[in-house]
Amino acid sequence: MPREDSLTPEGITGDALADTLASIADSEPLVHHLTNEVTMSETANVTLCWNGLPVMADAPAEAGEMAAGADAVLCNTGRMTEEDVGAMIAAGESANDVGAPVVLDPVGYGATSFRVSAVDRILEAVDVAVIKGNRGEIAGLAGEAASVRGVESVGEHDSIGPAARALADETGAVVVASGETDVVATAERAYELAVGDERMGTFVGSGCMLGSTLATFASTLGDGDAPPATATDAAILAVIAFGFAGERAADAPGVAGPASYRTAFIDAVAALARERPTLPVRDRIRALDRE
Ligand SMILES: Nc1ncnc2c1ncn2[C@@H]1O[C@H](COP(=O)(O)OP(=O)(O)O)[C@@H](O)[C@H]1O
Ligand SMILES: Cc1ncsc1CCOP(=O)(O)O
Repeated sequence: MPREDSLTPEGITGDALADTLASIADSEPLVHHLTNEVTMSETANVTLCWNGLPVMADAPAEAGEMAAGADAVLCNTGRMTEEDVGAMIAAGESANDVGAPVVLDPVGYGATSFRVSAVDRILEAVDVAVIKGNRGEIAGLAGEAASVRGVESVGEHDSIGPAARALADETGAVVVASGETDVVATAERAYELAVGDERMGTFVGSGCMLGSTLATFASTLGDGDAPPATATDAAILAVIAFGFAGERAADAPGVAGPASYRTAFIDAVAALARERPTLPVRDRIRALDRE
């Protein structure tokens, strides 16, 4: 795997990851989810296993009020109604008012015109810190031809680095495009992270759990001098920690297929959050060439 250490952000170290896990454990951030019911249990559990405190409150009557007391808000568009779009905007605006980061997971962006309009309206109303999608969703949001089938990414997406940077430039958010390797981009720079295991793609919910993980890690921003220093660092550390959990689960005894792998994956998240090992994070990241 190619490495360009000099281009790796300074804040991306094994110690920074261990310190970030410690900050999460200390603060037990309240992570408010407006998300789909297909994977709600997985997202609640992965948040708890990172030592966050999940809450799911999407009723329009309470979404904004809950967000005002949250440390991060996640808006996942996997299964929403028009009413849910209003609740996501209310929660996002409330989070913006109190300075809590908002993570947007535009599940299925490009599959239907309703999803496109809903995500576009959320992005117009809310200042989003991180946008996370699979490669098809991110390419679609960046204005390329829609390349999703339902909620799945289809196609090659060879130019995902430039597309992610363009989307970051347009929105001001850090952009995460998931896949066999993950890309984290700002307007200036895109990084490819080679971490994870192919079994992460064999069960429903790993993408949504990555959104919860990004929100949990982003909640620690601004905790004094402790890492992560920036939303980009928080996103990179979150993606790498998530991928390391995927690798650890692949080595777990008794994994016989997708269901036991999913269980082993959640156990691996809890083990990493408890043990906080110093992991070789810099070995997994390379800066992508500007194209
Ligand atoms: N073949 C793979 N190798 C390594 N990691 C993978 C692979 N497929 C998916 N992942 C990981 O699974 C998570 C979900 O990614 P993805 O499958 O792209 O999302 P979605 O479920 O939203 O389509 C990401 O952390 C990604 O890195
Ligand atoms: C299948 C499905 N349909 C609407 S939401 C959803 C879950 C998507 O989960 P993930 O993208 O995390 O696999």
